[in-house]
Amino acid sequence: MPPKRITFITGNENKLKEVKMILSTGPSTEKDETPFELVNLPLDLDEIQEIDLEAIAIHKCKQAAQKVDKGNAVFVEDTALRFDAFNGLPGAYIKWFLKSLGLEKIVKMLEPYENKGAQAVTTIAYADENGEFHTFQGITEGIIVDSRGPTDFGWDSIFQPLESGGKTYAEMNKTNKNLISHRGRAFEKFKSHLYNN
Ligand SMILES: O=P(O)(O)OP(=O)(O)OP(=O)(O)OC[C@H]1O[C@@H](n2cnc3c(O)ncnc32)[C@H](O)[C@@H]1O
Ligand SMILES: [Mg+2]
Repeated sequence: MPPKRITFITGNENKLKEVKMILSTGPSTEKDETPFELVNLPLDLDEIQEIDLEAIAIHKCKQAAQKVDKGNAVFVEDTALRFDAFNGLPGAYIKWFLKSLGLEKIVKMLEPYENKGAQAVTTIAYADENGEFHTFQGITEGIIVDSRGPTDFGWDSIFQPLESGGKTYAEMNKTNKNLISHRGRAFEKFKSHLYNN
């Protein structure tokens, strides 16, 4: 049987690179060949105004399902950065904060607060070949720090995970980032689902 085709809709090349790398191997418990072929459609889908990250991802995935032929599996992911001091904001709005303010001002926003805690969250929404929706989420706890390391991917250089031995995401190599990242964790769950269904 030919491998199942799964379409990932994202307009973000850095994200795509990480996802390809993560999905190129089986879940940690298995060593099989990947039983699916990953296809990318680089579209920018609408993201609704919501605090509920699953609702945003599902809404995105419903549009995604309309971009592929019926009977084809498709998924999207949405990544949020939640500040403890702001009760979870910017959350899914981090993209617009980044665009308008840039890294330095985002770090400055937290200056008055002692609590620099933040959560990176990836929420995957998957529409399977029967049109059923599934969600998978991965969370990594960390702190917001002054920018260190390359600044080519989003807020990687200002997020220091608690488990990285003091490195920001940007200072880690991709293999190590994926092992503990919000995205790595979400896709580990997604992979288990794909391998078991
Ligand atoms: O087409 P989509 O997949 O939506 O791609 P996007 O770039 O719009 O991505 P999001 O809507 O998920 O917005 C997340 C924002 O956070 C950034 N981002 C996502 N994952 C990241 C990661 O692992 N490290 C640093 N920044 C990240 C990304 O560049 C965006 O500015
Ligand atoms: Mg987006």
